[in-house]
Amino acid sequence: MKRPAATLGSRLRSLRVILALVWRAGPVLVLFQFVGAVVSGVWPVAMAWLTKLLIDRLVTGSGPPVMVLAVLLAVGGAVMALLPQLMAFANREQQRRIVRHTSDELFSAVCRMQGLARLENPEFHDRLQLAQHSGQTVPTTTIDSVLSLVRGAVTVTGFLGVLSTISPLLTAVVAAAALPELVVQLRLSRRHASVMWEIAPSERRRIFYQRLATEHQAAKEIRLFGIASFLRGRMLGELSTAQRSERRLDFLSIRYNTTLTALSAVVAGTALIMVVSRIAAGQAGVGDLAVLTAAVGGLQSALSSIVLQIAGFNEALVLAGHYVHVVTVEPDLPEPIEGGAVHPLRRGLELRDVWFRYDDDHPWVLRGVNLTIPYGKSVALIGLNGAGKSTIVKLLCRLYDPQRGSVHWDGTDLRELRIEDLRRRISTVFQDYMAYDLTAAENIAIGDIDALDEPERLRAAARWAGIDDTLAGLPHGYDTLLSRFFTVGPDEDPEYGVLLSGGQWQRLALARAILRTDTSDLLILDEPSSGLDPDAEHTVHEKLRAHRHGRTSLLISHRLNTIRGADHIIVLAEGRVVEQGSHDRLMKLDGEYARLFTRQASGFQLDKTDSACTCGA
Ligand SMILES: Nc1ncnc2c1ncn2[C@@H]1O[C@H](COP(=O)(O)OP(=O)(O)OP(=O)(O)O)[C@@H](O)[C@H]1O
Repeated sequence: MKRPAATLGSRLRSLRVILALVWRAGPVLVLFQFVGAVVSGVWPVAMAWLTKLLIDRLVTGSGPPVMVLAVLLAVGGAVMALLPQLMAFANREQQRRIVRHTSDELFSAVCRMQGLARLENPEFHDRLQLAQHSGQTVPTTTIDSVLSLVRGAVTVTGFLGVLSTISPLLTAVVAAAALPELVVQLRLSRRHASVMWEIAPSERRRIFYQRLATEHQAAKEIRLFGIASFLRGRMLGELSTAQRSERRLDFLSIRYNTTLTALSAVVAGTALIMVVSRIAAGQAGVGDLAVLTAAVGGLQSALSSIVLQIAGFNEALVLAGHYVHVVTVEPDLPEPIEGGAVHPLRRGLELRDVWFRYDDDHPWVLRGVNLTIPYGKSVALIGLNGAGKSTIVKLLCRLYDPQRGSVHWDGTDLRELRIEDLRRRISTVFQDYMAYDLTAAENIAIGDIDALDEPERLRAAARWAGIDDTLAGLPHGYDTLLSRFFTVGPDEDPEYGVLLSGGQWQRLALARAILRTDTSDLLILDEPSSGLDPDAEHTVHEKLRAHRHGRTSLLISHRLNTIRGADHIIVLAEGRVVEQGSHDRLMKLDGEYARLFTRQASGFQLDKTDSACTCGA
């Protein structure tokens, strides 16, 4: 997988975005942290200097009064003891606000992506994972780094000044020794950022296997098929892959850092020898030894901290590139800048020579499809598994754009319409509809969230789908949580949540779609009754027939008896329309539809004969 390039320009852009974010999250906190950093940067130098003055005063009797120096040292020490507590609180508060901002920005950015293609791209998910991680950590790292740099710069400047009064040569040696460290740490930081990118796919797979073990949906199969140890092996395998890369980086880091530590010990030792020799030669006072010890140690550790901060900062900016990419990425489906309002449907929808595949490397799923869903008519779409029926549904909802050809709403290409407006006019039961871990009322109101405060509308939709009695009979009626995953509700009652059966969920999904038909022009039903019992299926289809009458609808079903009453039936095979017309016309044609219909009908006939024979025996 190719690592996205982190150029200087991209890092500067990330820095701008992150600093703006930090400032928005809490300007007062930033200012407080800045002042605190300057004060704590000045203090070590001030303390060393005050100590030197105190020693000189005690030894030679010259300089400011002892009491003044002692009081300054004591007050400074007290402030410095308190400051870290306040700074730590400011940091944590800043972190909380940043997490809120970045969580909001990432959530909104992902929801702004109107199509599905990007969400089906593994590389995008790797970026998203790093964006989530860096969005929470980088702003804080950035502010920590900036503050540490300020603190370090103040300390370094002070010590350099102090040390240069004792020995300019020594000052130059200590300062120059920081350069190799800077080069090494920058290298390590870049390597660290690239390791994180390398291990992102393994990390996502590991999380996937780990989640499977705890997910309710997978629990039955995992237990029945006994695949827990298979999944555990996979999970640990991914973990090992990621840890191998991390370990290699650790070894590299140890090698570099050991060399750097040796270098700094040599510099400190050399400095000590130089000053002790000068004191012995009477060229320096005893107070100089105290200030030198503090200055060399303080300077080395301040320089080292600056270097580490620069390196950490560099790494954070490379990682922040993922966050910035996700929150600023171009829309995946272009929309008109002006206009694009969607008017109520008057003529119908049309696919004109539509060619579509899910990815450039994938085979064509639709190959030149032409079809019309006329206004006020019910259209049925049938075909074998994989023929491309659900794909057409997704194109009608503009979840993807076709590579060739176009989809039209009353003659206007969907690409010229505002997506949100378009979707407001469509109500759909997808084949893979969602069962949300929300209350029953909320699960229906997903179809039209404004109805959340209109219990009567929710109940009417539920009644239509034949699920009202079931929902009303739940422990907390419509407010019952349809999940065993959370303990919410009154008194955190663990019994608060219940689960529905597959068919009950399907009715609920229907209720959701029916709720939306109050405001939408097109009803799409992709296998709306596959999980219903025969009675329920019959009732639902009778209702749907009446509901669809005079409304524009598209029904997909493998149960051909449920679609024979449609105004128009379209048969899809291998991504092409191969037949279309009414049930009678298609039966007369004696083609694919007639073959499928006859086969299904004869199956029922045979079953009847069989059961008659059994009864007679
Ligand atoms: N998100 C996707 N990414 C890649 N390929 C996909 C995706 N969704 C569907 N396909 C492929 O597109 C083809 C058509 O799928 P589609 O779901 O449209 O078929 P269908 O006619 O609805 O089938 P079924 O009757 O089984 O529901 C299939 O070969 C499938 O593998």
